[in-house]
Amino acid sequence: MLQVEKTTLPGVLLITPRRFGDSRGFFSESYNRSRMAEHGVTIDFVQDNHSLSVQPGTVRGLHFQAPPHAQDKLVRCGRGALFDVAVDIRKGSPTYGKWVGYELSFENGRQLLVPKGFLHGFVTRAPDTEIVYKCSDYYAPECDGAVRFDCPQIGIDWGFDVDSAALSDKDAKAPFFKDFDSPFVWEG
Ligand SMILES: Cc1cn([C@H]2C[C@H](O)[C@@H](COP(=O)(O)OP(=O)(O)O[C@H]3O[C@H](C)C(=O)[C@H](O)[C@H]3O)O2)c(=O)[nH]c1=O
Repeated sequence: MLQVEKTTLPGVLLITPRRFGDSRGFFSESYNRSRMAEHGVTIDFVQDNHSLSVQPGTVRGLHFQAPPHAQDKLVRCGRGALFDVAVDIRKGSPTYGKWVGYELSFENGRQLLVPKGFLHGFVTRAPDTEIVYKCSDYYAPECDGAVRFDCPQIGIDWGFDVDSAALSDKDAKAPFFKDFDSPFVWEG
């Protein structure tokens, strides 16, 4: 019912729920707490987010919420396609500053679990792309933080011309990683 794959960043998981196809289309349990618990994921999500990005090449991120309102996120693509990225920003982590990225799309039905202590961001790869994601804490703008998506210090291969990115003012003004003091500490 659920395929769960580890990534090179411990804690970041690639999750693919089973789809039951028939002549009408398909059915899938996009989230099942008990099934996730069978794979060791026992996060209580409290808020669902949904955004639409009309232009391909729209970038949202790299974002985080700082403690005490840090968020785990379970991300999926409801329509279109996107390249979803997580970056480890836990000071002292063996994978500090390292990133992973995966294409999430309506077609592949894949989801990415992005734990607390990681930046999250994506670039859309199709028009009218919708992202839907569960968060383990509520929105806390006073804890909101961001890092430039195209930091050379992180070196994410976004797979497109980053100079053409559609960005919010907030994301355009975000600090580079070298100027960033992470509020997260690796707990081993
Ligand atoms: C995140 C959030 C935003 N808002 C309001 C605040 C703004 O007036 C408006 C747009 O917010 P923002 O420009 O921060 O939205 P995104 O650029 O899509 O940010 C999100 O995208 C990246 C990829 C993430 O992982 C985060 O969830 C989040 O930072 O929605 C809310 O009311 N509640 C919320 O939880």
